[in-house]
Amino acid sequence: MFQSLDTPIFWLRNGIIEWMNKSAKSLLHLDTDSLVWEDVYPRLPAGYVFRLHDERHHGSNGVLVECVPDTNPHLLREIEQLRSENSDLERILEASLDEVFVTNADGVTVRVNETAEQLYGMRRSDLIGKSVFELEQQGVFYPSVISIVLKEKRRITILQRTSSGQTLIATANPVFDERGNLVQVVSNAKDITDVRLDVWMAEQLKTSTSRPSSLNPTATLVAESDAIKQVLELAGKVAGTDATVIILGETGAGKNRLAEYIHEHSARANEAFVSVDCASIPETLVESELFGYERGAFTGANKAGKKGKVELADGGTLFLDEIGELPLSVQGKLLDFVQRRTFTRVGGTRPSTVNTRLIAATNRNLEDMVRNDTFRADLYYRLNVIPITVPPLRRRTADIPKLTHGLLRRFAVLHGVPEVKLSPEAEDLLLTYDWPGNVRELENVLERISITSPSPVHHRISPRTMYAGSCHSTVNRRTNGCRKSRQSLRVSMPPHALPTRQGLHCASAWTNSNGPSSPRRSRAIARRTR
Ligand SMILES: Nc1ncnc2c1ncn2[C@@H]1O[C@H](COP(=O)(O)OP(=O)(O)OP(=O)(O)O)[C@@H](O)[C@H]1O
Repeated sequence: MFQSLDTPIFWLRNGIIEWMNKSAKSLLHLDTDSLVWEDVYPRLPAGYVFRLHDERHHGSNGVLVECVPDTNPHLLREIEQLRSENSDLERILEASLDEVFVTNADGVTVRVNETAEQLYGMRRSDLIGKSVFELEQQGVFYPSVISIVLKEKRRITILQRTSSGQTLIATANPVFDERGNLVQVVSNAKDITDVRLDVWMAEQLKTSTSRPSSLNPTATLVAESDAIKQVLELAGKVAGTDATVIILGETGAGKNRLAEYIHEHSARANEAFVSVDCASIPETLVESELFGYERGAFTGANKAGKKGKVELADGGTLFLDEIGELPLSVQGKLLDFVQRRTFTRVGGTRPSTVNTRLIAATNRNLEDMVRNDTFRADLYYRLNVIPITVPPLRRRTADIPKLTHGLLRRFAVLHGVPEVKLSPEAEDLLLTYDWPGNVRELENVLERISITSPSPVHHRISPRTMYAGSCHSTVNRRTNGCRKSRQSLRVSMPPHALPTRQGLHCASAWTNSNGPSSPRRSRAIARRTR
């Protein structure tokens, strides 16, 4: 009779289990009767208790033992509490205006909230059970932050697009078990379609609960103006993450310097900062410069092969300057690298993976380039995770006095000349000029003055000096900014850019000294600056 019962029971006499039914054997993982009670006792699974009944069986006394789920009030309370916490959690997830999306280690969707249903225009039942790779392929969202996290096994933040054209900022976190195996990925996305990203970033900074930065954001850069202070504050925050950053801004505004700043203030500061000027490498060499080559890959190649910049930046930061100049043919290869941090050397067959943080910069409008099919949209979205715009110098004139004094001191030491002191008029001129070549142009002007000034005190600056300082001094030919100075010079001195207060005086001085007042003169300048 007892054998057919579903309740696990056994008969215990004198400390020995004389028989047990099938349910008890299966619950206790035993396949024999006649066992010592002490050996069986520890096998009882959690959540069960023994219920003992004194009985007489075949004329002898013993104990009939039932294994029953524990209904003690304490345990019941705990189960109840867990249930209620679970439903609280459920309610919080459902009430969240941000999308919550959870997959298992294979990228199969196991849980989504209502916002996810709305964002992707799909019912929960249609999302659950589908893999993110499949959903990405169908264009439900693109690119999939979860598929990147599954490969890279680290927290990633990217911009995603949905099939209905919304833009989401999505962060996904890998979840590991106690043995370090990835078991789940939890992602959270926010719809920022109608939000200006820079404004959103500023908001994030205000409300951020992340640990306050111990950095002194003004330690290595002049940052007197509110505009540049805000930029450095944002840079200080993103320095603490591995997120890809794209730095936008006019030529000479300080994009390179900001990239170095982010690296210097990141956990990778003691590793390499490898900078690549995408504009200066011939198209045919870009790929081997970036990814390296195996020995004998092509004629003229180093016999032993060569590491590319991405490999040199392993553990550190790779800075891709002038990314907008990268040929389309290389953009596709870079996309692979940006997505998975894997690359294959030219002439090689085995892909390698590196741990490199990526920062890119450009003074081009990449969105326009995407529209004109000169920049790949998928690469653009992968790079455009944290855009930071460096404001032009004319929008942060509060920086000019400190920059000027620092530079005049630096050039005096560099060239072994007395430090030039500017006249008040000259200082005013620096403040009112519109600096199309930005800080680099200011550097060029001040270096020129430092070297050529006949007297170190109360030096006056004429627009001609500024023009000459922008490009034609021998000093500038030696600086790495020479190419860039020439570019900026073409727009550097239109008469309307002259300062208002000294406009008349300067404009006439300019004309008298054969300034760019006539079309012929303008053409002459254009020829000289090419
Ligand atoms: N805030 C600053 N304080 C001090 N120096 C600065 C600052 N910003 C820029 N500079 C200096 O100005 C020069 C030009 O800066 P940088 O090369 O970073 O500009 P860029 O925007 O990258 O130019 P490009 O677009 O032409 O590559 C550098 O010598 C840099 O050190």
